[in-house]
Amino acid sequence: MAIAATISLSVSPTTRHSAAAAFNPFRSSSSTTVSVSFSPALRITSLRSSIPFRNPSFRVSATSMSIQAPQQTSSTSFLDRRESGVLHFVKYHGLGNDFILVDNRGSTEPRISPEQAKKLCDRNFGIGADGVIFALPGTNDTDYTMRIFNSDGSEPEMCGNGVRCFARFIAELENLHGNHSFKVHTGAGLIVPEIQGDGKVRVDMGEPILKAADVPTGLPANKQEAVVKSELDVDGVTWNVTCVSMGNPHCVTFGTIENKGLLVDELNLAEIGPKFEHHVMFPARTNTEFVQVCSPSHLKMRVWERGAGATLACGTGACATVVAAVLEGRAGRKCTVDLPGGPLEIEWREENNHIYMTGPAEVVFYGSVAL
Ligand SMILES: N[C@@H](CCC[C@H](N)C(=O)O)C(=O)O
Repeated sequence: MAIAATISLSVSPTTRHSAAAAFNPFRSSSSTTVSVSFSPALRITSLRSSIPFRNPSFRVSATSMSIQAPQQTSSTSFLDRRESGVLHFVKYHGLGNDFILVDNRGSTEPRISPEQAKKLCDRNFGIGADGVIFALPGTNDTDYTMRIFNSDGSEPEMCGNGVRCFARFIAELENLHGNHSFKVHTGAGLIVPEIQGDGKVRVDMGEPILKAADVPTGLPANKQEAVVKSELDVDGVTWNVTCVSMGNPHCVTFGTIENKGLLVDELNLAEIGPKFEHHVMFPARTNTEFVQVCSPSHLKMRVWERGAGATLACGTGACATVVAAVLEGRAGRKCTVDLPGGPLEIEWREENNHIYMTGPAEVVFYGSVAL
């Protein structure tokens, strides 16, 4: 059960602005209140730090904040609200890879533009997220369509952590409890997430794409049609890379030609990541996974995501990593992949060539923005 609270805020010098005004990244508003719902995991006291009052024209006195007339509501009734000009959302995360989830079942076009998504994802001037995910009507015999905008406004084909959050979001919208699976249409084709009894989500991520031109990469294929442990020059340093698409492109590296193995905690991701992302050999840009082998069933990885930068986890990246580790003979088909935000269980099944990913998806908070 979530708690809804109406709050009013005093601001100086003398004007009274609303939380909605401060919270609206698109335009100002003259209304005086905003409703905020909190997941059970968050306490009311976290309110002060959860609203991004960074606009220097607002001087918010935290001590003047008061909570009025708290009332009980359910997350379902919160999400059912349909005021025009207001976007209700739920923020979710999968191992710290965080997303703004939007109920878009009423339309086949996303309710906000890529530019608006970019603003909402801003961690200082917006809600803060790695992407915005839309739950749209299904197509081609599927239950739903998932679309996503990265935090830079670009649209990727797929998102592994996102599709786990998507499944939990759908269960919440449809008031479903217990085990459920959904057929989800994505830019990577059919993806099937299944909510398990323990609340984790196991996803049939389909088959990896290895053909160089389809990843896509300009690196020449060296193992049938695939690019496996090939040399890639990045700013004068030669890295060994394996290229895998999970619908979206990934470049997986276990290190340079010189080193014996990466120590991923020592990498300067912010410096090296963008050089891979925009490398001329990746015409659609790329996500890059830097991987340390702890054992044949335990990998540790850090990721630089296309369109989002360093994130705490990447589901498609963890899948691509296991595929690359198998192709390079470094690991078996069933691995735990440790990411900065926590572990994912990945299996690349020999019988059907499908990859299965299991991990958590959690609500962070509920909120509304004026559009
Ligand atoms: N974090 C995601 C991947 C999101 C898309 C990616 N940034 C891209 O542009 O391909 C995941 O969990 O898979």
